[in-house]
Parts: sequence; C-alpha cells; structure tokens
Amino acid sequence: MAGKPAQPNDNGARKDFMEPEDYFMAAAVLSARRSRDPSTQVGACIVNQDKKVVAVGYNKMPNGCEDHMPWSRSKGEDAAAAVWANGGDLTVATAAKVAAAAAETKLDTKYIYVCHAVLNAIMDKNSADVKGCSIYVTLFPSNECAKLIIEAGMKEVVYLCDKYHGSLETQAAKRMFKQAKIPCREFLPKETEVVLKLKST
Ligand SMILES: Nc1nc(=O)n([C@H]2C[C@H](O)[C@@H](COP(=O)(O)O)O2)cc1CO
Repeated sequence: MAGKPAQPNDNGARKDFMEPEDYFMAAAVLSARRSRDPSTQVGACIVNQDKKVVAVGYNKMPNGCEDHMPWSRSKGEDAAAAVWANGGDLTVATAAKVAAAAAETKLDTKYIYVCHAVLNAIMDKNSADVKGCSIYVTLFPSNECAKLIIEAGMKEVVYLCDKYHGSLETQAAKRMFKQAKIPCREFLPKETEVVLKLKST
C-alpha cells in the first residue's frame, strides 16, 4: 500500500534530529556533570563562527588540587560535618553556628580556589583563540568570567539559568557586558525535551 505522499524536498532524512543550539547547550549541561561541586555544577561550551565546538568546561579545582581543597560553602559546614562524623553530641546546626562564629576565614571554603566553568573552557580550548565565538553556559557568568569573555573577544553569551541574578557578581557581570556591548540571551530550546532531560538528571 502506498504511504504518505512525499513532500516536495523530502529526501527521506530524519526529522527529529537535534538542532545545533540545543546540541551546544546540551554539551554544556553534560560537561557540568563532570563537576565535583556538591551543590552547583556549571558547564560551558564555546562555539566558533563556523558553528564548531572549540571548548567545553566545568567548575573544578585547579589541576593537582582536586583532592585537597574544600568543597564547602562555609567554614561552619565543614566544622559541623567533622563534629558529626566524629560522633560528637552537638547537632549540625549548633556546631555550624559555633564554628562560623569562631572562624570567619574564607580560606576553608571552595570559593577562593574553584575555577569557574568559563575559565576552565577557555583554558582547555582546542583553537588558538576564542575571538568572535559564542559561549553557552548553564549558569550566568560571574564578574570574573565576564572579564574573561570580554577580554577574549567573544561575541555572545547564551545562558540556561540565572539563579544568582541578585548577587553583586552577576550584577557586575551584566554591567560589564552591557558596556562592552556583548549580548546575553536566555536559552530557549528548540527541542525542549532533550536539554531539560539532561538538565534534570
Ligand atoms: N558563573 C558561575 N560559574 C561557576 O562555575 N560557578 C561555580 C563556582 C562554584 O563551584 C559553584 C557555585 O557554588 P554555590 O555557591 O552555588 O554553592 O559554581 C559559579 C558561578 C556563579 O556566578
């Protein structure tokens, strides 16, 4: 029996192939999965003007430091976890407060050591430079990432999530992007299912 009549220009190709933009953001989402950060995993994918991927990256500790730097968000969390692990009779909440009050150093948090996803992607690029490239990021770039993106001559930022939009770092990043005339747009998947599925797993 004859099937559906072929449409003009129907060469029999698969119709549900992945659109390039979805692929680039999915690559960023997949890269984020390599992160060891227990709370926030960030991925980045840099694409050149020929639509070729030239780099991917994720938030990580510097090479050689992976097993030695803390992943905690606050000194208190570390100390509380240690008390808890040693069978201490303080609750985690109490221990956290005691430790946080006793030591206010940031040296025991991840923030001072971690390489953001954008930095890692730029350092790991497989091209001479990333001038004129677009960057797909799972989280809006920080002020430090914005400086790198601008100085590297990238032309566009596409982001999936902006959960720290109220932070000083994000506000500073937006101010620099505006001044440097680098457009930032929220990612709108063409084929939502694939990217969101990756994001949520
Ligand atoms: N743009 C960014 N790129 C990143 O790679 N990061 C990293 C740094 C930390 O490892 C993690 C944020 O941890 P937390 O504060 O949500 O527990 O994400 C953070 C930002 C935020 O501006």
